[in-house]
Amino acid sequence: MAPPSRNPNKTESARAPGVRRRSLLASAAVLGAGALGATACSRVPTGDTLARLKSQGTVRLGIAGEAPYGYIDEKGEFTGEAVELAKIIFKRLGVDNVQPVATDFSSLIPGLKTQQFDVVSAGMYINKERCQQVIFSDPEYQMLDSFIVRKGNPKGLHTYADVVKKKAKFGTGTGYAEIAYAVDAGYKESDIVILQDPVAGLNAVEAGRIDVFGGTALTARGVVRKSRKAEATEAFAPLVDGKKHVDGGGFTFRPNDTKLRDAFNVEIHKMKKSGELFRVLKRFGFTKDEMTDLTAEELCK
Ligand SMILES: CC1=N[C@H](C(=O)O)[C@@H](O)CN1
Repeated sequence: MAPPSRNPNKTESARAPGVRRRSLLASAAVLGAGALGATACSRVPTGDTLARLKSQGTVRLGIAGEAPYGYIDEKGEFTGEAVELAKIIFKRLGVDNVQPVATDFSSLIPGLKTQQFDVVSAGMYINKERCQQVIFSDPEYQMLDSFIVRKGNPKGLHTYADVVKKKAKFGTGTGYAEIAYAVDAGYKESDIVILQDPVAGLNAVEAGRIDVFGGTALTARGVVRKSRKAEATEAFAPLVDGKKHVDGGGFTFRPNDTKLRDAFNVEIHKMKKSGELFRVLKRFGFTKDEMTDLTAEELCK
């Protein structure tokens, strides 16, 4: 797995304006072709997204520039566990091409709902709040949290309760589930420093603008890999309703796309059973402990 760049300028230019423009232009082209396809082929049922995608031959994936889930690697190519899984699964569903569309994490659900992409492919955690807006596949992985802190962890931060107790300056990514974990632990929401992505979080920790950045354990581990000033804390389970909580990340679909989601789930389950899913995720740093039998139904509760 290519580690994410630590150069904020490089990251910005690699993942935001140019790429987004290109993606949206390409998406517009895809949309045009799709609309034409749907008109030309009257047998594509209205509202049947899977049939439309098959007819177009391309599916647009919403990604959020976060390694190892969905990101642009050092060769400038879109990759990540969710992107690679999507490539395999959509091909098996009869859709040969994937077109990633990069955006902020907090824009993934709004972008999905406004048709900017067809599925969110960013390893998004499945939780009650999100399940009121969208539907999820069963999770392809389960995950704990970790903090990015300065080397040596000078404030001794290992949990959200520590962050509150030690009056540490807390930051996390825009739209991240970690916002709620900090607030549940007693951190004032308006005091949270919201950052664009984990690379921006690392930069903020290194520069001393924040003491700690909260993210998934794999995100934190990956992003500090080349840092001389920061490290990732040991993975831990955040508390939800006072109980230790294990998250699960899956693919996100529009509420009406149950047929597409169900077809996707069939393939995910086949890949879990055969061991193929782990073989794909292993390349991105996942371990056997992060494979899961959790279901979206359980995580939505
Ligand atoms: C893969 C991922 N999961 C968390 C979430 O879903 O909010 C955030 O940490 C952002 N990235």
